[in-house]
Amino acid sequence: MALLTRITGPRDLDRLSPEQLDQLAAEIRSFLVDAVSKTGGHLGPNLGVVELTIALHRVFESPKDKILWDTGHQSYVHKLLTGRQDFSRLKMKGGLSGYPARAESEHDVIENSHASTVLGWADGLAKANEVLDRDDHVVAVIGDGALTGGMAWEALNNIAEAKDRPLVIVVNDNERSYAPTIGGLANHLATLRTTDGYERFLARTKEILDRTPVVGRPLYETLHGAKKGLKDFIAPQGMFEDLGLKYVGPIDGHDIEALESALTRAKRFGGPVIVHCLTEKGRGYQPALADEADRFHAVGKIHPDTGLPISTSGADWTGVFADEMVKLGHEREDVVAITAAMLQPVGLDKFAKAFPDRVYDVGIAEQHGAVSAAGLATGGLHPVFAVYATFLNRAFDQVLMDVALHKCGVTFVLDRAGITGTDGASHNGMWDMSILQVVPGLRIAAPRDADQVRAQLREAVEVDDAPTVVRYSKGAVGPAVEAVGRIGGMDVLREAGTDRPDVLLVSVGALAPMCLEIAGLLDQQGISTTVVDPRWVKPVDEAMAPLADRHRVVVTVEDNGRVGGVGCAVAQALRDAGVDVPLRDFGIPPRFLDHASRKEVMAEIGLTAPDIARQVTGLVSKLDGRYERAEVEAARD
Ligand SMILES: Cc1ncc(C[n+]2csc(CCOP(=O)(O)OP(=O)(O)O)c2C)c(N)n1
Ligand SMILES: CC(=O)[C@@H](O)[C@H](O)COP(=O)(O)O
Ligand SMILES: [Mg+2]
Repeated sequence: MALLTRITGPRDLDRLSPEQLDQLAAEIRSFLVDAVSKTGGHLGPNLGVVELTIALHRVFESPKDKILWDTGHQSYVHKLLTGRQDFSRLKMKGGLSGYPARAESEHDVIENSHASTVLGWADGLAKANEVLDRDDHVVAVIGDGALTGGMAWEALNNIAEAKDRPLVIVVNDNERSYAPTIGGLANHLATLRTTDGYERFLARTKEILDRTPVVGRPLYETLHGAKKGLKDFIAPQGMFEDLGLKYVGPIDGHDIEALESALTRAKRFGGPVIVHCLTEKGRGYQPALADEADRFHAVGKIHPDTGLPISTSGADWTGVFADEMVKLGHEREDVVAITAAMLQPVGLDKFAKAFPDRVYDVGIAEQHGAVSAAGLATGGLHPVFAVYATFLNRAFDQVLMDVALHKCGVTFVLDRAGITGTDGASHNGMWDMSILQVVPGLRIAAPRDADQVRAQLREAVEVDDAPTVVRYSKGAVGPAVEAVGRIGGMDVLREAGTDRPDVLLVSVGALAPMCLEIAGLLDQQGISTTVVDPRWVKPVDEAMAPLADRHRVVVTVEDNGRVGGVGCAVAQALRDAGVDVPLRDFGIPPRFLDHASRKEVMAEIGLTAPDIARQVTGLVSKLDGRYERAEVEAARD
């Protein structure tokens, strides 16, 4: 790493020769494979943007110029060139974030990692430059996948309007989201890719003319200057230019010189310009290139030589869903599936294999996915839209106004619900059960184990007159947690063993084992506890209020935001029923949580069995104290 270790900031790149830049690119690739194989992370996307990132940092002056990364999962090279080369704790507590992070560097601007927002950000920053009369540049890098998101097009519509407001949009076209990017836009990019466009014409001309240096170079410069007329003559540029945006490309995204030349021209253009760069996801790393499913989009720890995972975990929540969906598909012809560009991560790849005509990849378009699902349901099918919990946030209005208001039987399967941890604030699924509480008619299932995923998925798809939600965590699914009884629709996981128990512990989803542990700890303090799993947490089961009434305290524990979550819903249901029992709700505080493992985050926010048991013990003791005081006072009177 002779060169890489000497790069302390972008300006160190200025003094490198073309040969050294190529060497640096090779060093970066080898660094990435070595480092990310030890920690896990977004390997494929970063291997693809090595030359592009070098060129961007040579042409633009970050942090004065703002280089913005859509989603931000491809910002590792940017980190390496902006003074962050300790990747030993990537995505771990105290280590580098997996995305740009403002706390890490003045070179980082956006850190939310939900896709397709970068053009909106760029539009705003460019407008601010204009109003404040600054000559800084704004450069937005957006992938072909992120470009399928509607927000990107809303921004382009605005950006195209201001012909003299400088803004450089780099389309990082690697033809893939996870799987190959689909749709009309992807097809259009493919047309542009295969068009022997202006840039390639110039590159080829340069190659030929370079062989005759005396006349060659001046002639090349003249051709270069002819620009627009020549360009249109060689290749009509299609959609982007029709929208009113200057289009430069396609550029070989692994040729630093070509990239710099294109970016320099874009920088000088003085208006909105698109630089279309062709890159290869997983570039230079054979195991990634051989992985047709996702080109090592995001990996766990792997053997660097083979790319094979270091350890294979047992059954996970996604896998359970995946298998049950295939069974359902065989049983019911009306069941169809939707994914927003995440077929394999949400486990719909098996369904797609079995029923290729019954699965729809809508692109990174959660809003459209939800509305399209409403259409499918209205047309007589039962769509199952599998999506990460955090990404459903974007489609809230569509769930409310299109699916729920129209009483459509659509099942939303929310993967990665609850604390996911290592992907940081944006990827925790901690809002779904709060925002969805307000949707009339919608029902939410929070399965506690694999059996319940299977059972509740089946219950969900039986509902054809309202939206249903099945939400579960990331990663390995624990052993089955058996019910010892049933009250209403709720499973009793532990009986208190007395007629007037102290605590009713309401356990939500995957937290069942932890709740049983809490009950055990309370038992050691002489506090009797009933544990119930409501299974369907919205609406609150009718049996909840009478059951709560038989206890002295109600405690709810959920892997979701406390504000507006299941605890709030239960409290409201008790109030409505006139049941006056103290309730304490445990969940995630309304904070953006830094990246760390799930276990570390849970410990930090006090969502652990000992923490909760301690607080409940305190609460019960306080009640005992009050009760004893009341008894003494009553005796005195
Ligand atoms: C709103 C939203 N939906 C889904 C995702 C998950 N996701 C992360 S990266 C990605 C694919 C991005 O493809 P592209 O923009 O082409 O970037 P590449 O990885 O190919 O460089 C997806 C679907 C996300 N981050 N945000
Ligand atoms: C950037 C992004 O949104 C995804 O790539 C995400 O990081 C993947 O998360 P999982 O590893 O949980 O599938
Ligand atoms: Mg892509």
